[in-house]
Amino acid sequence: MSLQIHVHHLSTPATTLVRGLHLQIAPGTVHTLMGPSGSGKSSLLAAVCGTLPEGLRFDGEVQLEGTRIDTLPTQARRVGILFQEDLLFAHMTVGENLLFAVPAGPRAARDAQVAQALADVEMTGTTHANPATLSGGQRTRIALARALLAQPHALLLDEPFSKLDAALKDRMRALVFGLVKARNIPALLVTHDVGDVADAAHLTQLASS
Ligand SMILES: Nc1ncnc2c1ncn2[C@@H]1O[C@H](COP(=O)(O)OP(=O)(O)OP(=O)(O)O)[C@@H](O)[C@H]1O
Repeated sequence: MSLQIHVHHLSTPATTLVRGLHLQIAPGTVHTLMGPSGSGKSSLLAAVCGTLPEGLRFDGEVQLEGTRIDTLPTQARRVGILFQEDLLFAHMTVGENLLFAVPAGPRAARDAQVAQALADVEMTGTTHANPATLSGGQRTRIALARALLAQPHALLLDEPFSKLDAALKDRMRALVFGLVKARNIPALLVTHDVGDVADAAHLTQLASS
């Protein structure tokens, strides 16, 4: 089912960033979000996943699969997020980074989930690698695998491809859009790249605040 975001006001102490925005994102589709720097794109994602910093105020409602989630703690919302920085733990192997995202259970089953997640992002064979030895695109794919291992019911993407070169960006976009479709979850992608918009179901543009 869909992700619905209703923003009455999203504000800093100084100004209203977003007012009167209503998005409905169907499962299996990617909705793109564009807007000038400082217009509130990252803040909107933070409001949806529950990580809004102190000082910002969200007045609105978020529904996932027909249930209101903005009143729930972050971890109960079932919303995954992928940032421009991959935020992998440098002192852990790729496998350990991924295992971290798998809920408790028998180790063999958890290892199998990690192996499947690596296969999904075309990174089989990197379990024992140190993330620091991987390229930017490979690290992005590991971060995507980690986000998906938590079995999110919606995915938020905050410019995750912006540091990648053009060819890699196309490949990553195809991978992410394909996984969103295969998992049949709604996704919201913040981007500055018109190439992302062309492939997405819908576009919303925020105005400068
Ligand atoms: N904790 C905070 N307290 C006060 N103001 C904040 C806080 N966090 C962000 N802001 C302000 O909110 C505005 C929106 O920031 P946000 O990061 O959401 O914009 P953005 O559209 O994602 O920008 P960019 O494209 O540069 O990443 C900015 O003016 C920023 O300075």
